[in-house]
Amino acid sequence: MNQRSIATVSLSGALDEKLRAIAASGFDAVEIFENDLLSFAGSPRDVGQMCRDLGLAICAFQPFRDFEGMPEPQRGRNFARAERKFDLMQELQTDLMLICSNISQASLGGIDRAAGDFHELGGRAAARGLRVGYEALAWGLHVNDYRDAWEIVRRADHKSIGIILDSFHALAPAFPTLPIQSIPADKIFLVQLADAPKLGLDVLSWSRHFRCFPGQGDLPVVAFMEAVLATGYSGPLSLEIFNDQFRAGSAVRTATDGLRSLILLEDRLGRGTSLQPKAPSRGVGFIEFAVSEEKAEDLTALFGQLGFRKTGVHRSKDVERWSQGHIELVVNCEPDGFAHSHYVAHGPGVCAIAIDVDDAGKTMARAEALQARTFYQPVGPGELEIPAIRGVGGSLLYFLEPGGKNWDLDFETLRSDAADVRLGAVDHISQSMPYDEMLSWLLFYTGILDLERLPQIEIADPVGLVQSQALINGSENLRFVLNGSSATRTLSARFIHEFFGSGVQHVAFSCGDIFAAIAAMRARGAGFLKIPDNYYDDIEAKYGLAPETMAALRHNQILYDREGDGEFFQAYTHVFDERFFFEIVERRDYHGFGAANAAIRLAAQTRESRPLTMPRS
Ligand SMILES: O=C(O)c1ccc(O)c(O)c1
Ligand SMILES: [Mg+2]
Repeated sequence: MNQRSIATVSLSGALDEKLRAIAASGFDAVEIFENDLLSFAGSPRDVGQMCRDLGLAICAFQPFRDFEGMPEPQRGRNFARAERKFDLMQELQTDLMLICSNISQASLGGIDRAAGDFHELGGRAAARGLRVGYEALAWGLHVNDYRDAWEIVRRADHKSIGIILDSFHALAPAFPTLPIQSIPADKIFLVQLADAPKLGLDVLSWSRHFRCFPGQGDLPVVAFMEAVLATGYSGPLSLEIFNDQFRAGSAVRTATDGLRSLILLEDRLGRGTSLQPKAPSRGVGFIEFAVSEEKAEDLTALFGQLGFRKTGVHRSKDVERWSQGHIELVVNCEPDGFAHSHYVAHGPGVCAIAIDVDDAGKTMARAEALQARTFYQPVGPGELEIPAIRGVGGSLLYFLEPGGKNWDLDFETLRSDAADVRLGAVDHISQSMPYDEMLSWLLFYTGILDLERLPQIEIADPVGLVQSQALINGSENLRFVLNGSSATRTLSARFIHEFFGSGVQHVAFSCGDIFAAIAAMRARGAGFLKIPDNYYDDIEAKYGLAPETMAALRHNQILYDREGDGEFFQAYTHVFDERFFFEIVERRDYHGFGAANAAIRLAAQTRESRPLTMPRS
């Protein structure tokens, strides 16, 4: 197995904090980024010792810049500068220096000139038992392609000179990866890994701000790795991520995500031995709300208006079950236990989501191997223990087997009159989180469950942008939407502030006839978010819907979207207790989420929300 490594530039914090986070997450090695060392108040010897104490090998010291192809006198100075860095590397006790291709305007081209410089440097490195790896930066002045770097290394013809391959520099410019296979493994000194979203930026800005872990972006990192492994390379795989959110976020979270992404990559390459395959998911088993007794009354009144019926009371706890169609909602008012802690920390809200999966045991084993935090709660006599892990905002994700939960075990079933069932299933669950956590939860969900991501979109809240990332399983019965905003006053950001952390901001229920469903809900006293006339005038102009349909949309405050021949209808409840809300949707051969309507909805909710301005004294 290749050593698992990460470059210190990938994480936030001071060098010692980075190293502790890297070791704690289970990496074998690090690349010490020079700036992290220069800004650290400890000697290279101390840093080397710290790494050894933490059980981390130092697989490279980097980067050494603008070395090859310089005219004199810079050329001579560069060799002297390299010797100084060799001293430093010996104090650190690492044997590999990374040199990235020259970007200096003063540098001279010529493949043999560069090869000659490396041959000479190889001699100096060998004299000290050190090695030098050459990496083509995608924006290098004369060398920006790994194939040219390899030709220089080949011509340098020195055992202490090899190539360093970085997936970003090969994949961002869309260079073919097949030629990697013809590089001898012993000439590949290091492999650096990074993914990135497709953005259409210049490659330098793209690389310095938007790299992400393999699996979080759009580059074919797996194909790159297949070519690398075909050579027989068995050295370290080192994550090297320049990312603005990672620089700002938690070092421990980023390091854990990094390791998780490496495990997932090894698994995709057929080299992971420990991971259980993903168990197919089958939808949402139940959603549990943690509330106080008082709020429970308001919440269940709203459930009643939406057509839910109380179908069970817990045999020993202050917990109720509310159902409609295939939707199960649990209202937990227990004065202790997990739900209560969640209520104390966040106020009323969703404290747990149960996912139906084909095999709960395998899903748990996979989650544990990916370092998810497992959760066990003492169960009462006769109660079923449901395996769970910690999800967004400290909430729980339960995994339920086919057949779902045996409600009769811990709930006394209530029978009631014939129901007016309008809602069928949970359509999607939307969770708000700080913007810099979005990539982390993306990897969490797509790594553990069989969820795929849709392209990330941007939604205009009246006071800032919100990023929205939808995740969906193959049978389209499990959908999550992750929302993050770095603007401070958006509804998404206010939710996080007022909810004291990330969490479920809304749940959407699907139905077969939204007009009948909304009419029935209104008849029971439900109110819906008021949508402006301007919106309907635009829909009328855009789609030429029948006048009766237009009238019914306007009358019921239903939003409309179209995707090819598919149609989408959606309506929103008012916000419950300034926290979360419900959406009613009807899909007709439609697979999106009504992105075109999101800004209309956010503006309407902002109008209905408590003003942000400070009261006048
Ligand atoms: O952005 C850079 O300068 C830089 C430095 C070293 C690397 O290995 C790299 O991939 C990029
Ligand atoms: Mg690199």
